[in-house]
Amino acid sequence: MSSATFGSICFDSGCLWKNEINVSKTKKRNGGRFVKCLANTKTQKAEKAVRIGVLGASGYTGAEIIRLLANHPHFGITLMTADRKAGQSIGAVYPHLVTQDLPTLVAIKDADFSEVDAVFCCLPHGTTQEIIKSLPTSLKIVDLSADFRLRDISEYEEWYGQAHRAPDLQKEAVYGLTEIVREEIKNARLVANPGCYPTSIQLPLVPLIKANLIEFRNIIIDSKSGVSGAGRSAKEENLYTEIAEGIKSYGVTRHRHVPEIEQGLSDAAHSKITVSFTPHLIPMSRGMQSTIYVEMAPGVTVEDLYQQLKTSYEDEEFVKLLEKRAVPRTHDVRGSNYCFINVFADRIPGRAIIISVIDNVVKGASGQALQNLNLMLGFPENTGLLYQPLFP
Ligand SMILES: NC(=O)C1=CN([C@@H]2O[C@H](COP(=O)(O)OP(=O)(O)OC[C@H]3O[C@@H](n4cnc5c(N)ncnc54)[C@H](OP(=O)(O)O)[C@@H]3O)[C@@H](O)[C@H]2O)C=CC1
Ligand SMILES: CC(=O)N[C@@H](CCC(=O)OP(=O)(O)O)C(=O)O
Repeated sequence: MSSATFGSICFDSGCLWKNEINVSKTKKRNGGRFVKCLANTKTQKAEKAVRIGVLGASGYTGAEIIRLLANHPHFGITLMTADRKAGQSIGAVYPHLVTQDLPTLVAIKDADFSEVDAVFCCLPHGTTQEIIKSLPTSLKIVDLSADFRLRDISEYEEWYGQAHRAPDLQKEAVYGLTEIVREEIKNARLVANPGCYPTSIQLPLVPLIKANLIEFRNIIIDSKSGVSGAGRSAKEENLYTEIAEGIKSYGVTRHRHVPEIEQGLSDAAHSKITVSFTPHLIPMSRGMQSTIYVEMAPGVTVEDLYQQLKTSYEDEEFVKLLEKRAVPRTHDVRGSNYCFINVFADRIPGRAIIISVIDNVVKGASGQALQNLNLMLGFPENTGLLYQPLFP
């Protein structure tokens, strides 16, 4: 049975899971939902035991955290921040969330962290290092931005065009690709949640690289994303007229996710891997597909790749290898925390084609973030995440 100590409170996963933790008074904070505060007096149900702050709650990933937490038995939101939308209610910003009883959005400078145990940081990269640096060190943090993903800060500076503003915190940050580094995440205080493209790419490739089943050269990745991947703020290139009825490549030869993808694959290989990666924007609101072309190692067959992925992921809740020949579709993971994968023999001998799909806002962002915070606080990692995909 795992446990996590949080301030003076011990969250024992088995205990909380069975709703047997000691709980005393119930309070309503900031006009928000009811949050039960822990004390060592009597045993009651432990609903909403952990107080959550969502920084950037008016953005797409923040809104998705709020949607997911509505069904979380232990996490209750006590703080939500925004920038331009500070002062508004969540129902005004997102009518689909109007039925939730939540605090008003406040500017970060006005945020009171004394009522918060853990935060999801859903802010733009480039702004996040300074903000996280200023937060109380008692907080558990899952950062959805790219600001703490690259271990090498000179690489961050090269690809993000600005100096790293929290190098000491970078050393502490754990890269949160849950299925691959689960044990490290359990003990982390600050988790750098992976990018959506890197999630869809590393999940299928890491087990194959670790098992030396594919060549480390000539990996070609073609990825496609729904427009929500670009966030909610208005941008001319993301207008309906620019996106509808077409497809466009962007970041060609130099997308900022390249070093993140190469970092993860190189770790798996214990040697430097470089990849060709081209992302595309397609006219759908959410969803992501990565189609990956690889050379198999000498003597390796597609059946070997299939069996390796099957073994690696057979006990995983959220990563699913499909039946042979079934083609993964974004439709089938929409709104869920699943990653669906399959592998196919190319017509060219020795080559294989891997297809992986996720919902960019869920497994590619807020769902994986919640999976990580569950682990960091000693809860079963699927808590609040058992949403079935939305189809059609
Ligand atoms: N969308 C996706 O699929 C994915 C996104 N990510 C990453 O997650 C993070 C959030 O993304 P997303 O939700 O899409 O972004 P959005 O643009 O939709 O939201 C950004 C949020 O940050 C707030 N904000 C913007 N600038 C500042 C600032 N200077 N100070 C404080 N708050 C600020 C905004 O407030 P307001 O609206 O009030 O201006 C809003 O709440 C980003 O780093 C993104 O790259 C990661 C994986 C996938
Ligand atoms: C469609 C679109 O614009 N997608 C974003 C990636 C979203 C994501 O995962 O990004 P972060 O690294 O910012 O967290 C992009 O290409 O920059």
